[in-house]
Parts: sequence; C-alpha cells; structure tokens
Amino acid sequence: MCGILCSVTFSSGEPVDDNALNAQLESLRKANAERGPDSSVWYHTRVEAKDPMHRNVDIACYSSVLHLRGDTVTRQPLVSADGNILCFNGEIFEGLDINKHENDASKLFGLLNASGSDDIAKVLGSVEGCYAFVFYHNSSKRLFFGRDPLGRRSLLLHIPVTSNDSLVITSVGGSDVPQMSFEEVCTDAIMCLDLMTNTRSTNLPSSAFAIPLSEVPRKLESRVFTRIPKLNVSWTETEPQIQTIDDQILPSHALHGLTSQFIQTLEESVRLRVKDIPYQADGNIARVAILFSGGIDCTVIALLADRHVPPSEPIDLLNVAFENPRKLRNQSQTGKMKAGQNSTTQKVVDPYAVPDRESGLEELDELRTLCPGRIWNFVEVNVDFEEARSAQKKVLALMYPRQTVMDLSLALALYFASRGKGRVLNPETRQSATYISTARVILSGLGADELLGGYGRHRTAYQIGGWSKVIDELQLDLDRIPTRNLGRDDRVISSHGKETRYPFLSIPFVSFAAGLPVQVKIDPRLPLGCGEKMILRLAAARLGLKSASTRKKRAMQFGSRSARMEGDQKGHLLVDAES
Ligand SMILES: Nc1ncnc2c1ncn2[C@@H]1O[C@H](COP(=O)(O)OP(=O)(O)OP(=O)(O)O)[C@@H](O)[C@H]1O
Ligand SMILES: NC(=O)CC[C@H](N)C(=O)O
Repeated sequence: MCGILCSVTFSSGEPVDDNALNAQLESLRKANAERGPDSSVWYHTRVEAKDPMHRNVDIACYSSVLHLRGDTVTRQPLVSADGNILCFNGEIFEGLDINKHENDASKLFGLLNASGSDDIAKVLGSVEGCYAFVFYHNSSKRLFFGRDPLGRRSLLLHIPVTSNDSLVITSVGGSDVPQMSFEEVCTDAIMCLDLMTNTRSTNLPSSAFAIPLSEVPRKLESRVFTRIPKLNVSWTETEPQIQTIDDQILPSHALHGLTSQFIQTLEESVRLRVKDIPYQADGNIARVAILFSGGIDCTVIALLADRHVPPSEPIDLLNVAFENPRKLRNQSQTGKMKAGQNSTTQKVVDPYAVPDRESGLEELDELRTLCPGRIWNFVEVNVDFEEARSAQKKVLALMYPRQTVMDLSLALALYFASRGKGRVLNPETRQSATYISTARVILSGLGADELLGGYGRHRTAYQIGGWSKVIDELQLDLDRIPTRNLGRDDRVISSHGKETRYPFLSIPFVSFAAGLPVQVKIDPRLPLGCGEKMILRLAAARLGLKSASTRKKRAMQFGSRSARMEGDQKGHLLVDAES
C-alpha cells in the first residue's frame, strides 16, 4: 500500500524556525515510507501570493509506492507539465479501462488533468476501488483530497490551530507528533482547499485564523460508484425460507436463483481483486494471501480466489493465534477442578490451539478436498504474550486516532496476521518449517456480517422490534462501514508494505446485498449457524463448503484470543485509561 503525506504551509516569506515542523514531518514520512517499499519521493511547490499583503503557500507532497499495477513501478507524486500533482494510494478496479501493463494512478491522473476543477468529484465518481488521494489542480490553485465512499483506505487530516502551523494530510499518524492532532478524512464528500481566493493576509491576527477548506459533494448524476446505496426495506411475514437437515443447509425453491446471482457478484469482485498482480522475482511464490480464520466469510473468499489465481501458484492462508495467559490460567484451573483439586497430573495445553486455529485447520481440509491441485500454505502465525506486549506501542501508533481496548485487540490480530511470519506444515512430509508470506495482496472476509446480518445484535433487534428493527440495525451497519474499522485496519496492515482488499466491500457487491430483501439475509427465527448470513450459507453449501456453511460466527479478537490477555478490560475504554 502506498503512503501519502502532504503539508500545506502558509508562509509570510520571513524566515521562520520550522525545525519542530520538520521533525514531525520526518516522523510521519518514516511511517508512510513503510507502506510503500518500491519508491519514495518528495515534491515541493509554491503558490505565490497575489500581492505582498498576502502569504505564499508552500505545498510539500510525499508518496511512497507499493507497486501493484503495471509492468514497472510508477513513481509518485505524479506531476504534469502544467503543474498538477497527484498522490494516489489504492486501486481502481472498475470504471476505467486499465490493461495489465498499465498503471491505474497514471490513467486517473490523465483524466483529472483533462478535467476542469469543477469536475474532479465527477471523475472520481466514475471509478470504483479502494483509494485515498491528494490532487493539486494548478490552474485553479485548489487542492483536493479524499477517500473512496466506503473508506477502504486511510487518510488523516490535521487542521492548523495557529497561523504558524501547517495543514497536514497523511495516510498514517504516529506517536511522535505531539503537536498534531489527526482526524479521519470524511468519506461523504471530496475535500477542497482553495488556495487562490483564500491565500491569507500576512497581518491577520492568529485569532482570525481560518482555513479555506470546503466539501465538494460527490456528483450523483448517472454514476454508480459515488454513494453507498440504501437498504431494501420491504419484508413479508412468511415461513422461514431455509432449513437445516442433518447439518445440511437447504434453500426454498425461491432462493435458488438469488444464490446463483450472489455467487456471481461476489466471484466477480474476487476476480477483479486477484487479477493483474505483478509477479515478484521468484515466479512461484504466492501473490495472494487470505486472512484466514476458517470462518465462513473468508473461506468462501478463498474458494472463489482459487478459481482466478493460476492453478500452479500457491495461495497463503494467514491464521493468527495468541498465547493468552488469562485464558490459559482459566483453562488450567478448569482442568485441575475436573481432575480433582489435589491432582498433580495436568494436561499440557497448546497455547495456540485457539478457536480460529481449529476452524482454520478444518476449513483447510475442506479447501484441499475441493481444490486438490492447489498448494494452500496454511501459515500458523503464533504470537507469544511477550511479543504481543512489545508490539503494543507500535500498533497503538499505527491505529491512532482510534484508541480503545477493542481497537487494540483487533489491530494486534491484524498486525501479526498480515505480517505473515509463521510456520507451515508440509502435508506430505509432515514437517513444519518457518515461513514468511511475501504476498503483497491480502484478501479479507470483512463486510459480510454488516451486509448480511451476521451479528448477534441483529437477532436481538428482531426480539425487540421485529423485522423493521432488524432493517434499522442493518441500515446502521451499512451507514457506518466507512467510519468503523477500515481506516484503522489499513493503517495497521499497510505498515508491512501489503495491501488488503475486501471482496464483500466492492460497491457492486454492496449494492447487490443492500437490494436483497431482509429475509434472504437473516432469519432470526432459525437457529445459530443457519439463520445469520443465510444467503452466504446457501452459497457456501452450493460451492461444496459443507462444514463452512453451518459454522457459527466468532469475532476475530475472541477467535484468535487477542482480547483480554491480562485483565478483563472493557472494550470501549481508551487503552491509556485502562493501564
Ligand atoms: N484468527 C484470524 N486469523 C487471520 N485472519 C482472521 C482471523 N480472524 C478473522 N480474520 C479475518 O478477518 C475477517 C473478518 O472476521 P470475521 O470473524 O467477521 O469473519 P470470518 O471469521 O471469516 O467469519 P465469521 O464472521 O462467520 O466468524 C475474516 O474473514 C478474516 O479475513
Ligand atoms: N499500493 C498502492 O496504493 C498502489 C498504487 C497504484 N495502484 C500502483 O500500483 O502503482
């Protein structure tokens, strides 16, 4: 994943001591450099003031690049002959014709350069993908920045508080920038900083300090990729449409067609996310990895990825497990009680035999049976307590400005899983060896629970207020996808120079899922492991994933045991307040 760093400084022309700013920018630069190992470049430009009473504006743009599109690395920032600048982090999957030799950022830059400054939002609305960007339009002296409508890439903003301060836009913040306070850039609109009309007077007192920042609405006309769709709110009181018999999940007749459409739409999303990834020096290493808990969401993604990754290429399945002293203590106490208080014989407990390890291995078997020609590298990422503890400071800095106990347990799991360091057992020799996944593209099953009603609270909503309450809860989930986890997860995972892609979170799949009647997604009258994410379960069963199709949900922090490693901390509290 690429890193973006841009500072906008309103200078009076007088020499100022900017050592403090430079030190903070350097710290941000380093954090952003980790995201893009293939190139990293600064570009500086000055917007001259209209008259001596006004300030010049200095723009400094830095990009690091993780090369994922085209034959060779496309270095950024991209700068055009007429002075436009683009820093682009992410991928365009639809809306622009990009062949495997071409680079998406260059193509987008071409379109933006050919557009007037009033059309920037329209151009961005015509492409679908995960992205964050900064674009300086020289002739209008306007600096645009923003994120895709679902917020799949991180972008943070520091708004200056004094007239000597700079506006800073960055993919990732950090702990060494105490004077800057960051917030996530909103996804509802494109942000615009107008440097021409608002280049501020040199003699403004700092109390009159105002930033010429505005929101440009996303253009809606005839564009499909601009907004998250609204939910289908219709329902009819009918009999449940599926049932389980002998652990088999069976649809009513009406669901056959929808299940096929579901598979087709999701498969297309997976296909677009695994195609055209550049090969690395050693041709036969995995280009694609999957964050793999063995839950239904990521297992379906793994099976669909198998259809579109060349058969001779391995796929890495990254499965993280934490040594959790609190759980281990509880387990050994229960063991003692069972064996009798005085017993001295105790069973040796494998600290990494966590729920997600067990389900991961079961689903590995299922994948190996269904796709026998594929090498599936099941990477056991085992994190001992000390290692988790010593990574905390780094992970806290990456996830900032998110800072709750729950953020930390999720971020730790993602940090270690995506690093991809672990052991792989060779199924033939039964020997296990150290393994480091070098796949740059990581698929995740995130999004299925929000779109298809996978959480326990969806059932609770039904108990409280019937179908209409379930719909309200699903609408809430849909609305907050951009603000909930994705920015944080991007900052954490990208620090390893890798990029996460979310097949459930393509705008076409989100639109498809939003348009489905609620009872196709969830039926709280049915038992657990059947009534949630129903259409996904039917799809899994249709694809042959029998055990995945009836597997119950387990949240990542509990499945991997990254939560509550010491005390019984409450997830919503701030990490500092707890320790
Ligand atoms: N222990 C883990 N190791 C690696 N990746 C994980 C782990 N737990 C979760 N993930 C990743 O995070 C995604 C979201 O987790 P989530 O629990 O919602 O999905 P799931 O485990 O696939 O299915 P389910 O929601 O039914 O448990 C997963 O699809 C997977 O990509
Ligand atoms: N990692 C990124 O954000 C990549 C940017 C762009 N898609 C490229 O491959 O050059």
